[in-house]
Amino acid sequence: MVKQLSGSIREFKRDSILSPLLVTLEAVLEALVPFLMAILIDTGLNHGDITAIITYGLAMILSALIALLLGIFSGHIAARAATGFAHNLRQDLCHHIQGFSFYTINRFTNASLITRMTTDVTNVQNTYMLLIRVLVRSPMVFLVCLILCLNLNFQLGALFLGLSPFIILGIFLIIRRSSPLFTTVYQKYDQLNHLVQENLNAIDVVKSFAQEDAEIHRFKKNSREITHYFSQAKHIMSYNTPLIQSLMYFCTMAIAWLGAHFIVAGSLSTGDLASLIMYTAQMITSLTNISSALAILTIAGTSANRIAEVLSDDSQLAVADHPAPFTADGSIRFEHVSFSYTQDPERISLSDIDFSVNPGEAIGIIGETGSGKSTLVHLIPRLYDVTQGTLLVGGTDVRQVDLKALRESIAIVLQKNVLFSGTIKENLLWGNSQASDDEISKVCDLACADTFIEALPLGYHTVLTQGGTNLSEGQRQRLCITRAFLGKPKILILDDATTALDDNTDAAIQQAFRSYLPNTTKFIISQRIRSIQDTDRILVLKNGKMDALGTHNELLTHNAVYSQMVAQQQRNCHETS
Ligand SMILES: Nc1ncnc2c1ncn2[C@@H]1O[C@H](COP(=O)(O)OP(=O)(O)OP(=O)(O)O)[C@@H](O)[C@H]1O
Repeated sequence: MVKQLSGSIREFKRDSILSPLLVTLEAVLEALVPFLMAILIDTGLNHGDITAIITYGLAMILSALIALLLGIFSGHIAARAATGFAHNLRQDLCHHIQGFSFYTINRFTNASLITRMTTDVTNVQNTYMLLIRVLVRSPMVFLVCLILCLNLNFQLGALFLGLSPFIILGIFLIIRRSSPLFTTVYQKYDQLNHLVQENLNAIDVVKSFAQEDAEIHRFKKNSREITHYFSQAKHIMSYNTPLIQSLMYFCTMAIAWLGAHFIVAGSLSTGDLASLIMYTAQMITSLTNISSALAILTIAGTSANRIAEVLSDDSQLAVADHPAPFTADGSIRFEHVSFSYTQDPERISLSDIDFSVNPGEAIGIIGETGSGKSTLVHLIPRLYDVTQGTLLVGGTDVRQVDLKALRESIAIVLQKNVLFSGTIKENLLWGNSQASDDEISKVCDLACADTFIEALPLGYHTVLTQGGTNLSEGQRQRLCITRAFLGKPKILILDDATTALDDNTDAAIQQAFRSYLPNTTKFIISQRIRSIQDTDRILVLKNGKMDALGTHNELLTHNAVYSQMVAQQQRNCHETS
């Protein structure tokens, strides 16, 4: 865990070293004050030596002042190191998550990844500051005071040494019992975030099914669980204070009682006793700080583990060290490809898919829901890797080619389209950042998007809300198709991408594919026979297997699944007309 996280310190290494060094110096100077005070009392006050009083008094003030300045300076540096470290950590997480396969993202869940990048990083940031300051300063103060105590009076100093193992054991037990509870708390936070996300994204569905009360109940239940586990953990942690306080009372009483005996016996001066009492107070304050810091460290330890879990996950898509030369000619070959989302051999989503696609060919894909249509096309840009067999693009195994180059040659339009906050134009430029206004306008015309964009008061400069929710589903689909067209990809995948369009618009867009992108290989998934019947060949999938591959006419004559679908859609058409 430490190794994973420390990699993100980078340019803040210097600050991370300098701050504890300054803090150490501060601790030494602070511990020097009681030492000087003992000399001031014994040589100055007890003997009426004004010079000694002034000299040691000034030395005490100077030590305290320098310690104060060092404290301010080291605090400033520690804050810079902690915020910089958190900044790098967020960037590293973001970079690492971008490389995750869909499978890994599903495993972690979106909500959990968001919590890890926000709450967990903030916890680690705050604790890092604590670590390079309080957890350096307090043990240092304790150590220096202990050495000086032992030096002043060995028996009284040894009292602290004897008590230390009990304190360490107490703190250890508290941390061991509370740590698993904090892990549960963070899992519950993930669930809560997931719930909130789900609810906000589908607020219309929640309202239309009148499920507000049920959802509020789910939220309250989750929230109560967080409170329950958090209070349990905090309850255990609260034993920290009585543990340290009882030590404080015990030590103060012991020092006062033993100190008085030693003074009477003449083995301790009044100055030394005053210093011992000050050292005791400093050591106890240090212990209190250490135990509070350890409590925070326990919470942050859980966060740090969760971050390290993401950073150390190497189940990313394997990228070839020396990518093979890649010719994006649009040819594709599925060679006995099988795929499963899980390790379970019983749950295979695609089985023995074996066919080739020529450059520029248009392939329609049809099949019942769950037959594996989307899964099949998701393998082409390597959103997932094949479980068995080989998928070749441009004659090369997709796992051997440069992932960026592969994905740049492919455009994919999904049924549920995603647009980002920004203007319409900015969203379209995702397809081709170099596209001119004329080009954008021409392609919008082809994708039947121009009319509605130009009707908007701000036209192409209309600002879209997150996800493009201020547009209709059909308008979003047209924008996403335009975005894909603009890039003139070598391979275009339309996964049920025209479901929200009427038949005429759908037909116009199909025609545009042929005229604007004649050399692009196209995969068109659709449940509407009309959307795919003019493609060069149609693939019929059934339960993850290839049922048939042929032209519309061939399948109509020879394939039962296809001919039944055609008959069914014709019947539906007659009934509605
Ligand atoms: N992320 C996932 N994790 C696990 N299983 C999945 C996942 N996505 C799909 N599946 C399963 O894989 C199989 C094929 O799903 P896929 O989405 O490819 O079907 P489809 O033919 O595109 O369906 P539809 O027409 O409804 O979109 C289904 O059994 C589905 O339950």
